[in-house]
Amino acid sequence: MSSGVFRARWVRLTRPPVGLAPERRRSYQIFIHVYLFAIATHLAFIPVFVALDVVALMLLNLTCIAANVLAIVLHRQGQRTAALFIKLGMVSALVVLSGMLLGGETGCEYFFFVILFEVLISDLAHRLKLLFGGLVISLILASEHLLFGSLGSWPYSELSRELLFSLNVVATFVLFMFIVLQVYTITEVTERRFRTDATHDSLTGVLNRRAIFEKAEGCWQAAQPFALLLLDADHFKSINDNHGHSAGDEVLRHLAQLLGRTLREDDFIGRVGGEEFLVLLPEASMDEALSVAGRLRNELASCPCRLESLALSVTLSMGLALSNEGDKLRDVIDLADRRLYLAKSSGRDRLLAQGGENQGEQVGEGVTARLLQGVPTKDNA
Ligand SMILES: Nc1nc2c(ncn2[C@@H]2O[C@H](COP(=O)(O)OP(=O)(O)OP(=O)(O)O)[C@@H](O)[C@H]2O)c(=O)[nH]1
Repeated sequence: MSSGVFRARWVRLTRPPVGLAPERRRSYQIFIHVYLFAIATHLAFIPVFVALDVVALMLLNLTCIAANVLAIVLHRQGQRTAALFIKLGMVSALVVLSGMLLGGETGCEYFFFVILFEVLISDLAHRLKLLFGGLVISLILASEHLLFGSLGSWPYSELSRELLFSLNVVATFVLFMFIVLQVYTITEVTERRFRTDATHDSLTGVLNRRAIFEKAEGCWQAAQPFALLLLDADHFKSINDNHGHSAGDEVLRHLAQLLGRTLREDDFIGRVGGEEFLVLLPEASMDEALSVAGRLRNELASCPCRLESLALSVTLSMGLALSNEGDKLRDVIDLADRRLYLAKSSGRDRLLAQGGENQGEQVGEGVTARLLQGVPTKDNA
């Protein structure tokens, strides 16, 4: 099997099934790896049991592999308690039988620690964890005092017993290490994904409304000057109506990508409404903000959103306000919003960076024309 095919299968197996509740995904990913590590360990023990020539252990070891495969299937179907019960039940039986047939001085009891650890990191209900944990501890005690060595004693040389002891110790520690690393890695990845989901818009990938306002609030609190550019796609409803909602979604994604390409690394973009974006330009002067808006218009004019045979052009109306134009952040945002509204009501496809100080203000032709002159377009840039 080529490495590409192997990787694709691995990803498919370890990816949580569609429909699995988000709070179960982390545990699913951890346990899929636990089952796979367990299968690898049982495979590694096949030659050991063959060398020892104990048929019962050989068969039970193979049954454990099958139990882990079954556990994967059950866990994927959401039956995680049954999966864990089968997996841990079989391995406990193997540990106990090994101890009974080979004696307790072979180190097989170390596997009880891994079993207990697996119970504790599972997402079973607390009382089930306590119940399973109690069972494992009882099994450890019963094995040590009653069961181990009851059916036989070590029939080989002392050296081979020490070798098996070392192998069991190494195997349990390696398993333990892999599981802990896996828990840590998957927890990190999951937390990162939750953080991204909580702060980003799922359609366009830019910041969501709350996150972009928090960024603006951060600049405001730090008394860092900034420009706010509020922009809205013109006649967006007609794109949805004429080409379908998914074409509209594609245009929004295209807009977000274009914004990302046009802005500096320190700037922030957020989607604050259906087809409305807020751009935060820290430390930007009026001239710099106008130049950003101009670049954006040029980019948009030269790169329409391409959908199969369609090229969907969209224009933007924009309202620009500087942080020093208000006493409160809310005032600056409202000013940018009023200027956007004026840009819309005065014909769309334009930027307003003046006016709108008074509620209900009408924009005059002169103001719009003057501001558009300030914005470099493809022709005059
Ligand atoms: N495809 C898509 N459409 C959306 C989304 N969010 C909002 N919309 C649509 O965006 C449209 C916005 O319409 P309007 O508020 O009338 O604005 P408009 O057609 O752009 O008109 P003006 O803003 O006045 O130029 C509505 O049809 C919404 O259904 C979205 O996530 N995806």
